[in-house]
Amino acid sequence: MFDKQLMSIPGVKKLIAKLSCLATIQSLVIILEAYFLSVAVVNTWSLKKITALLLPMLYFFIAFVVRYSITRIESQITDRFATKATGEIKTQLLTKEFELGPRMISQIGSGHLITLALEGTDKIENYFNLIILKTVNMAIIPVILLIAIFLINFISGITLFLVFPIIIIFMIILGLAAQAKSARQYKGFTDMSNNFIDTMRGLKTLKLFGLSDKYADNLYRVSENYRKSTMSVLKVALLSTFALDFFTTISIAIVAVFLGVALIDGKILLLPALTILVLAPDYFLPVRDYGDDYHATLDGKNALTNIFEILKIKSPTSKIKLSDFTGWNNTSELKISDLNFSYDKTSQALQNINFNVKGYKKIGIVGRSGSGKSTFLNMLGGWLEPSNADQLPFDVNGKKVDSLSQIEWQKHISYIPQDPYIFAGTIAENIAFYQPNATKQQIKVVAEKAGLMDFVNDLQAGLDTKIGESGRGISGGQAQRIALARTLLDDNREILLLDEPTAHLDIETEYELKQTMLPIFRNHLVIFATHRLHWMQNMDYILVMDEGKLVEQGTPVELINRNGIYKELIDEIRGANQNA
Ligand SMILES: Nc1ncnc2c1ncn2[C@@H]1O[C@H](COP(=O)(O)OP(=O)(O)OP(=O)(O)O)[C@@H](O)[C@H]1O
Repeated sequence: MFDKQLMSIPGVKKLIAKLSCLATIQSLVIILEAYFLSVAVVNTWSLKKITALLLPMLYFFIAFVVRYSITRIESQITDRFATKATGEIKTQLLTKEFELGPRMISQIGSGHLITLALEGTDKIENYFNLIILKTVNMAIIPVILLIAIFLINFISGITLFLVFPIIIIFMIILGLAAQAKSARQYKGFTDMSNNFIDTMRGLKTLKLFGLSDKYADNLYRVSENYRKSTMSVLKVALLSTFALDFFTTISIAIVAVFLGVALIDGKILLLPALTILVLAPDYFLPVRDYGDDYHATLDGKNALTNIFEILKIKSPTSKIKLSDFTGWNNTSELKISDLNFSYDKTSQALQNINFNVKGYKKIGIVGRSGSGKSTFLNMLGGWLEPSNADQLPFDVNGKKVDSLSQIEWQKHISYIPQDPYIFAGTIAENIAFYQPNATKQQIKVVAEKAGLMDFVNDLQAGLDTKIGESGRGISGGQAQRIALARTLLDDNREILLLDEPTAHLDIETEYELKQTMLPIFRNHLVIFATHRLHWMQNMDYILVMDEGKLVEQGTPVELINRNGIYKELIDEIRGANQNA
């Protein structure tokens, strides 16, 4: 029943050792508490002097305080562990997402990933908080109490001992049923978040084609599935709580009957009988506690399993490390020689790419749809490995490497896609997504640079305005500005990769955004893939791609004068504009 994946979390063994010591002390304190309470009751029953009552009551009170202090210490230690471990898992997940890159993220589902990183980690924290402590208590406290009960009265010990496995078997059966239902519920949740995000993203298009009603039905169906699976998990949870309560109450009643009969027959004295009766509910308490919270933690367990599955996906790697690379500056140089890449055996997405760049240059990538622009950007971001890695196609500052899939390179990269992801939260939280420890002042400075403050100043709650799902809607241009602010928050990201960041924007918004972006480009190496060719006037150098090949490269003027494919692309766009 104990989740084995928990054991792989750093620090968990130490936590279990600490909690086991505390649970042992707690068990002894529970025994003392029951004993002194019974002594006080027996003394009262025997009409002894009030002084004979005071001392046992004082000891009982001390035991009571120690017991609840231990409970407090236990939850503090567990809480600290849960916060730390969840923070580490979240960092690992974000690092993994960056290593895997945009291509894998869209395969896994960005909605699913964001839900995991935000809500999933909250659920995991709750899971860590409850399950480890409760499992340790369940494994230790009943055993020690049972030994004490056996020593006091053998028959009571046997009765309680026999009931325990029955409860555990019931818990396992109901737990397995709940787990299967909870896995279905979690899948429903994932489907719902991915569906919701995809529908929201495509809402404009769906409206244009009159398909929004059909998709509304689709969303309704997915949400209904989620509701139904949640209800069936709740049913099992209620059934299991009922079963636990029923069995434990019956067992305590049986023990009480045995003790009563033994008392009448004079086979046991009142003090031991009462001590056992007081101990019996505490004997069952850890297992009831575990059972009560088990269902509440199942979604945390599912989220953890999901995150571990993602963490297990192999990231692209490099054999030769750029250990001396400390960031891109005005003298840095990247040389690419005969770079090849294919997604599958049938076609080559990149073929013999040769290209050099030095310093803070602005490089435009143009080409028809499917020509390989995004693939090339993914390669530069280190999210793909070259097919000919053994030929060391990259040379960074004079060091030849097999691939750019390495942290030393990637931590200097910012990537802005067509649709930056905006999640439900404040504007400030959205900006600080990759830098959760950023101060309000830092966020404000980057928001200013990204041109967000005009919009933010008009909002009553300013940067604390909620956006995304169930918050205020924002425009495509504002979403891009938030993405820009995100990249600016980390000074070390001097390489900007942009994949058609303005593709969805109207011309006016694109123009305004351009005025903000161009100054930001100054101290960066910028690689900008786009179909909007007016950006090329602001680029230092242009790469023209066609069917995976780099067919032309040069300055904008050189390419215009060459009368080649670049000129053809410009003429096509002019023609299209005139015909429109
Ligand atoms: N994940 C993938 N698996 C298989 N083939 C892929 C994958 N992604 C892209 N391709 C193929 O690789 C080629 C280059 O695609 P890429 O997305 O790089 O082009 P692009 O120039 O960015 O296109 P667009 O301008 O439409 O975004 C295309 O033939 C495409 O079908």
